[in-house]
Amino acid sequence: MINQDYIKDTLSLSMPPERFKHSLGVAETAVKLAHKYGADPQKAWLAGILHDIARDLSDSEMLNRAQKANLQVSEYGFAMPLLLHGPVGAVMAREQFQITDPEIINAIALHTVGSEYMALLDKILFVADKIEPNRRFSGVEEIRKQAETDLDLALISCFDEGIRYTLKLGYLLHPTSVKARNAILAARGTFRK
Ligand SMILES: Nc1ncnc2c1ncn2[C@@H]1O[C@H](COP(=O)(O)OP(=O)(O)O)[C@@H](O)[C@H]1O
Repeated sequence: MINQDYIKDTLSLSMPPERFKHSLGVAETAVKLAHKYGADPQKAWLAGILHDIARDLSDSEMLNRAQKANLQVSEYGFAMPLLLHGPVGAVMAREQFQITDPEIINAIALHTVGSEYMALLDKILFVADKIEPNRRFSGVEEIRKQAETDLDLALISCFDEGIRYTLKLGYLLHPTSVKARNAILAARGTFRK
């Protein structure tokens, strides 16, 4: 039996306060989305509270852990180790809290750049990460509204936001986010949001 209080208390001591607050917001938002779209609320909470467990590792620690866990690190991961905090976080959730459920593990692993193949919990965590109550960016209210009725539309908007943000800062763009966005549009049978 997974002890949610134990996980919460442990993370509250090991994460920077703002990160912990964000994680709680993501967990609560993911639970609401799980109820709305028919996912398991307990899995949604666990994915939400744990998704950023590796977010504050240094670049060298991130790469070390990825290599120790035999994760495949692409050229993008080497160039921007922060992008590995999803897959490395999934490994840490397994090692530190014995989370073995593949739905939770995959959702944590995919929450930064997404995937062309996203299951319901993957989508819920991705959207919850962007719209939880502590998030403030222009357009967030619109995405919150979309998430009330159309999870895939909200997901596309989250990719739009992430891609725009990356381009605005002038960083290398991981192509998986673009492929993931295109895959959702294609699954909707359309080529326009
Ligand atoms: N496709 C991408 N290419 C490059 N950087 C990206 C891409 N998607 C997300 N990022 C960047 O990765 C960082 C972490 O993203 P994310 O996990 O969504 O944020 P947070 O940890 O704040 O929840 C952000 O700075 C974001 O801009």
